[in-house]
Amino acid sequence: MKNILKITLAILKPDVVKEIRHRILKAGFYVVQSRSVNLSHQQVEDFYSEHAGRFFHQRLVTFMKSGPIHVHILAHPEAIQLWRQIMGPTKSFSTQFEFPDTIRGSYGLTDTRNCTHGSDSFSSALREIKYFFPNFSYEEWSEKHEPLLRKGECIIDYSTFTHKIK
Ligand SMILES: Nc1ncnc2c1ncn2[C@@H]1O[C@H](COP(=O)(O)OP(=O)(O)OP(=O)(O)O)[C@@H](O)[C@H]1O
Repeated sequence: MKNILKITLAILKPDVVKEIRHRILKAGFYVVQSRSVNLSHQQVEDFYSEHAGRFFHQRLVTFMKSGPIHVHILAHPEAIQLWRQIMGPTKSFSTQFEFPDTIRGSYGLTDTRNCTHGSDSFSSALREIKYFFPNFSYEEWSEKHEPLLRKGECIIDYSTFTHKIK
């Protein structure tokens, strides 16, 4: 029996989608839920409230509301760490040289326009998932869907970019 699946929240920021979806599947993630959303100024302010007052805050807000973002609940035994590893470090400028094969190393344009977000802990993931998927119940998913995904009883639906239980 494979290891229990854990979950993270991934955001594909406005500058990348198709290539990143390919990397998500290639890494062995299950896509639990997906949605695309255009964030309002206030929503970006709320999501990144911990960065209020930082020198990059205004450019982060302007960037994040500049187009649709794609938000995913991803499942994998090492969901948090694996997604952060695939993204690479926050700062794209140095990451281009230090970790060129990561998402941010490959496609990041600046330290702010860095393609993706990933939760930094399980508690952050639950909080962030609630922000974007208020009806998602982690307890219910763990009980009903996680065991089926772990057994591989699912198929990727490209039109919604989610794994459907068979
Ligand atoms: N020094 C910086 N200069 C410019 N932009 C920055 C800087 N630090 C962070 N940012 C922007 O703010 C976002 C949130 O910063 P945070 O420190 O939470 O980084 P992170 O955890 O790697 O990124 P994320 O939370 O998006 O996964 C970053 O993804 C980036 O877009």
